[in-house]
Amino acid sequence: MRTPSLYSQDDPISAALKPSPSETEAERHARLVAEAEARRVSEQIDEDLRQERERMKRNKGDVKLLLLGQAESGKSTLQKQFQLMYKPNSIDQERTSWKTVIYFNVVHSLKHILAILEAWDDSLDEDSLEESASVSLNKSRVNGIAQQPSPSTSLINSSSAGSGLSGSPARPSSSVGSSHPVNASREPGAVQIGNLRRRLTPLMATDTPLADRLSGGITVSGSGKGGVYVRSGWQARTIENALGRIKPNYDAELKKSRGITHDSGQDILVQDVGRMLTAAKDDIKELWSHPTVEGLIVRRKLKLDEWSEFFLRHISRVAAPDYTPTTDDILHARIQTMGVAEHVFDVNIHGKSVSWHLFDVGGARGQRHSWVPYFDDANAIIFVAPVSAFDQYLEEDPRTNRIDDSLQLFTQICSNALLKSVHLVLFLNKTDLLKAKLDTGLRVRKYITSFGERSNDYETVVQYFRAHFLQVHRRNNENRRVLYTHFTSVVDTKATQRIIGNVRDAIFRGYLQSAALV
Ligand SMILES: Nc1nc2c(ncn2[C@@H]2O[C@H](COP(=O)(O)OP(=O)(O)OP(=O)(O)O)[C@@H](O)[C@H]2O)c(=O)[nH]1
Ligand SMILES: [Mg+2]
Repeated sequence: MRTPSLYSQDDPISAALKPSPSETEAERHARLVAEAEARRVSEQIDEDLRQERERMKRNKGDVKLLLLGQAESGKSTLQKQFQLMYKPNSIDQERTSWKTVIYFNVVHSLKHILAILEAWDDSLDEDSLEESASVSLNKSRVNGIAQQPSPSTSLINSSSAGSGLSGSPARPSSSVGSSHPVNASREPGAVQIGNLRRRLTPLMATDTPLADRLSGGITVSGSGKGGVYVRSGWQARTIENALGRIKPNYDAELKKSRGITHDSGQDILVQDVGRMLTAAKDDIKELWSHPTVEGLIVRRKLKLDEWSEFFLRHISRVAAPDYTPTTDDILHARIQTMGVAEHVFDVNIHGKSVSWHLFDVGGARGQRHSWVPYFDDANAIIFVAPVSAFDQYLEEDPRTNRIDDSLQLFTQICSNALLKSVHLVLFLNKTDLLKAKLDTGLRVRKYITSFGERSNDYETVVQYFRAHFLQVHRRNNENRRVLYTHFTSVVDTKATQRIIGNVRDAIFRGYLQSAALV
């Protein structure tokens, strides 16, 4: 018996596939159509595989850059600067979504101020508050001031990975509602604040729908100050949400109640909040400049974040009926990153275009586990450490000083075996806020006792912090890689873009060497 050949007319498979001799014209037509479709699908699969191979080949040459650092360090703000530099049009497309974030930042800040005032309501010593406010009104306000520290207790003993600043004192438990005489709740100031609170109540009620709009209804436990976490691509989802395409929400219900059946493309929630802000503009200004509020800030009983202060200072503009966020507003807007958001830019250098994948991670402790899968093939890391945070403590763990946390995190990054050959860049960030704090007379040694009797001027302080980061790097540097450091304020576009240019060139030199192209 002959072995059937693949090409043989006697091959049983070919025989089985042969059209039947009794095939009708209609059957023949159907068969040809089916065969053409099968061919098309097969060719499509081949093409997809070819493109995937191409993409993998291309991606092999891409630069992968991770932005790492604790929450609020400035990673997403730095990412926005990359976006402004390499994809400026995309910021314009996102402008509307940022309006929702900024409105949320304003409403949330006001809610925080009113909550602190309420806690103090029964225990205000109005006279002393007004007195302390009046002597300090000329001073610039300090952002994010923490409570005064209790007598020094070291948070990190000097043996812990060699990273800690010995003697960063723990934050004392909140003194809000503590033992002040009950004598002022019926004072004129308290009555004024009571009236403001009443008038601002409807605006305060928009805090939750705005948060839902941004997060898509997802809440993350331990979100501290009640901020909102967003995932990659939130901008597009915010708009989808607004149009009621994702799930029934504030707008859908409002549209129904107003008898609107068509999709107007307008975000009713944001329009409503905008109208309420316009109506409440004078009340917000009055609250923001109220002596009691001023006094609480000066006495460090009211802690405001930098973005709260920025938007309240610009409230006339933000609450205007035709408000559109400026690029500076977008750089100051605050929203917490959840997981890892990838941004791709085509970076042109020496006539060669290379794709850069920027990975912007969530920096809160509960988010850090999601970083590791990205370590494997990272080319470079920018570690962002906010040096203005010497008087601040982690939201996630109020006993940990934020500079100590940054140093611990940096120790982990420097000693991680997967990262031993990455190009390492350190941004000592928020230098503008550090200067402002030092200018108001805030003393570093109150919070970091190891700072000792050194001079409290900006240069001494930043060099002191830099030395600690360099020490961590030296102690965890088996591969003798270089650490590039920059003092930054990533809300400053001109300065940051110049630094990004330097970082890009340095990374690219390493990239060319490792790709053996030079
Ligand atoms: N004044 C000033 N503000 C800054 C600077 N860097 C960041 N900010 C502000 O600090 C806030 C937090 O910055 P983000 O970039 O959101 O912080 P992040 O590191 O991405 O935080 P997570 O996403 O929670 O990890 C934003 O309101 C920024 O505008 C800076 O250098 N100076
Ligand atoms: Mg972020």
